[in-house]
Amino acid sequence: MNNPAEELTTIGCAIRLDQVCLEIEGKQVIHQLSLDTNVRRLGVIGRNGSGKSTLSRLLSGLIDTTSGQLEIAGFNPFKDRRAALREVGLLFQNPDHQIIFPTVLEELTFGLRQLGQDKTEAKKNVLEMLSAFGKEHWQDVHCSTLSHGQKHLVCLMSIVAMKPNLIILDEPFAGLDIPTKRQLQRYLDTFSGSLIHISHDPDDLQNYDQLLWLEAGQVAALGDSDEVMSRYLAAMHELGESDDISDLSS
Ligand SMILES: Nc1ncnc2c1ncn2[C@@H]1O[C@H](COP(=O)(O)OP(=O)(O)OP(=O)(O)O)[C@@H](O)[C@H]1O
Repeated sequence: MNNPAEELTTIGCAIRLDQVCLEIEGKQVIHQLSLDTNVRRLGVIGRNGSGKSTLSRLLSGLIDTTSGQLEIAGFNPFKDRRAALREVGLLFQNPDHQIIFPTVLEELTFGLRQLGQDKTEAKKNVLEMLSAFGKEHWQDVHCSTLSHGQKHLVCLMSIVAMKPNLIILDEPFAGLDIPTKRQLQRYLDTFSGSLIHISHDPDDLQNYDQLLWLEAGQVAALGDSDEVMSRYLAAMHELGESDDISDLSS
């Protein structure tokens, strides 16, 4: 039996999906999606509604497939919740869907307590994390008083504090100002684990090992970053010349 942590840190994140389907309220959101990839930096691109956020929820084990097989580093994240909690961190697109505690300290402490750290150890680690981002003064701040971008940063810090081997980022820079974005980008560049990064901004995914292009819940392309990005941008610019956006309502 493979040790999931070892497999993730040494050779990147092994992701295997075989004929995965997901139906929500009678609609096929993910359709016979098959993938086999194992890289440390995977970018995910695709149009609005193509299934990127849904895929991130499947990969982090928040939802189950309707059919098909899904494995991350040898385990199924929906069935093995303990492994998923330890190994995979998901940054939601909307921080209001992620934050559940009143203060920043409580929010960051929760994940560490879930991992089994006692109160003192968890608090020490949270304060170190806040200090690493120059936000020590945030510990008693009420999350509801923070701006959208500041909440996003709280969510990212709470994931990073848990030291997962894989972080899935769903539009992590949305709403962040330039210095904060650069700070996060620098941190992510040095992150030794694997990243799956969903973004609409090509600049965010420069130097990524591979890109996955999703289209209507299926793989449109998976491969070399530069090659997939240039095909994607050409297709999107061509579509952008058309005034017909009726497919967005599908
Ligand atoms: N809970 C839900 N109930 C009904 N439909 C859903 C639900 N979640 C997702 N969908 C549908 O699944 C499709 C894919 O949505 P998803 O959020 O994964 O797209 P996305 O690629 O992340 O889009 P965006 O780039 O706009 O964030 C959309 O058509 C969406 O309406």
